[in-house]
Amino acid sequence: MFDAFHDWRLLAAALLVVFIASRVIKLRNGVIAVGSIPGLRVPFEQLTLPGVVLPAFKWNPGLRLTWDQRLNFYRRWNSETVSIVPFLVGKPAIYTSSPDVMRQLVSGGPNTPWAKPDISARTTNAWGDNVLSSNQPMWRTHRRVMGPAFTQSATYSLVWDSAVRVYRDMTASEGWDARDSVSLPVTQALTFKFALNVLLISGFGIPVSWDADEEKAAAQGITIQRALKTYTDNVTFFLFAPEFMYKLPFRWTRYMAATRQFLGDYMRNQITERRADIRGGAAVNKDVFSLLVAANEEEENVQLKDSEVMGNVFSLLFAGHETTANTMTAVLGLIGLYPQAQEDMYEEIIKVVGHDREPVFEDFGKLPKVLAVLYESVRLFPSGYLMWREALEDTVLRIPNADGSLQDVVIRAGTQAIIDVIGMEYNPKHFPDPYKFDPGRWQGVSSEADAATAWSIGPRQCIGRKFATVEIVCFLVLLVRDWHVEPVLRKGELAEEWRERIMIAEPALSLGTKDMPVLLRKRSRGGAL
Ligand code: HEM
Repeated sequence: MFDAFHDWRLLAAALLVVFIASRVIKLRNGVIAVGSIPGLRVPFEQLTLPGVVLPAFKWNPGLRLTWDQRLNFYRRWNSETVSIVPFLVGKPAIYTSSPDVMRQLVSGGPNTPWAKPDISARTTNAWGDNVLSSNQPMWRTHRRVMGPAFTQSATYSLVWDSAVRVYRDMTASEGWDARDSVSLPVTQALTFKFALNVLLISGFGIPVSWDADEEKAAAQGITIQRALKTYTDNVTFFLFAPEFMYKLPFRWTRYMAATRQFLGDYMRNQITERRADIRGGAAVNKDVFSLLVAANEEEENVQLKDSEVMGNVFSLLFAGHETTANTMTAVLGLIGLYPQAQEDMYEEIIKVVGHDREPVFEDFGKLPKVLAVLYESVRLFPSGYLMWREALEDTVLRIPNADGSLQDVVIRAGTQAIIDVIGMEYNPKHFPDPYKFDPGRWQGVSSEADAATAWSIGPRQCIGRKFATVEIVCFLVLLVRDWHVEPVLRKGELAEEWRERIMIAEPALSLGTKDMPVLLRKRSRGGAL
């Protein structure tokens, strides 16, 4: 006869059987969804809350997977495209390091079955729908209205001039001009501020200064420079925090709420003012924000709402600040490690710009060695390290096999596709000896070539690619002309050991490295130290 205890045990056993059966079915359906592409079978997919929050171990690949496994993940299955199928939490996903598969996923035509998933869109449209988060057909409108700001050479001339201005402001404020060496214990502190200031001047049309007195600003209440700095310093909070957190009675959360309110009011007023100026016949400023408002005024089909204009302006901060700053940091680390590449850049800079004059935008196209160093650094540290898509319907992907033949694979609706940019940039088929820092591989590659896949390709490729390239090239011209960059090594440490210790990727919203200590040593006129 069954007593209550036995009943309970029976029920628990039955529930366990149902649970296990449901997980087996989930796994089986997942394998079918990814077209039986081989790969990992794990409890959580890496882009789920437990996948991100729990420590990485054999069964939880975690966010670091694509960096830690960059040299052997795809080799294990002898394919450029593999799958990760979770049996507890998350959707089945394919991961690809193949530029050919990427091309199919990001082609972005009006009938594309591949869309940015809701979750990735929701996180970036806190201010309003925008080019970064939207899908067809609205994406096309955003991109069309954003277009003029990113196709005019006047924009890039302004980016270049802003970079010169910020650099001069920085060296004067930091007292570099009177010093023979400058130690940067955390290079990121400099690059993040530099990239933010250039973006505020040429992207937002907001004049900012390097030594804006934080304390004085605090006494004045919130200023736009301070609010935008608070925003970029706490971007993860602003993107992910649920509404109730802004209402918590803590000083910090109250400050976050006040900053958000300030930024919203400021931007709405700016849109109204800039629109009134344009309607009144005033000349349009050349910053991206003003050009965006002007293009929206001229839009004949679907005009963007004010919230969408605001969403697009903020998408520049989200997509353009950390990515650029992390890339600048990686470049400094790499040229510190590889002095020959730095000397080649120096010689080119002196040949083109010389010692005495200020570099001008016309110099940009004459510096292939500087550009090559930048491209090689973005390859080794692609700050936009994942591109995320989801199949809206059952669809066929054409996947290259190891022997070069092609295989058509049916991918089911709801399956995720992750373009693993790190995997692609370390793919030996496309970049032989991928771990090697070799700017020579970019010799003769133009600043807009598709070969630089770290910016994506096709109609949905990074709209800010030239913005970042112009800014970083200008920064390098100014810095390397005056200073020799060196890694700060521990006693007895070799350069390669420094690379292993410091140049480890830190994947977050974008891909950074560990806090990077470098030393700048002033060059004499002839370039000698
Ligand atoms: C080194 C710096 C940068 C890198 C490596 C980078 C990389 C990328 C990548 C890979 C994408 C494609 C994302 C996807 O399709 O899922 C992208 C898109 C985008 N980037 Fe960048 N980016 C950089 C700098 C910038 C800058 C400076 C801006 C703005 C000033 C910017 C604005 C955007 C925008 C708005 C998009 C969305 C474009 C669209 O979907 O049509 N990026 N970026």
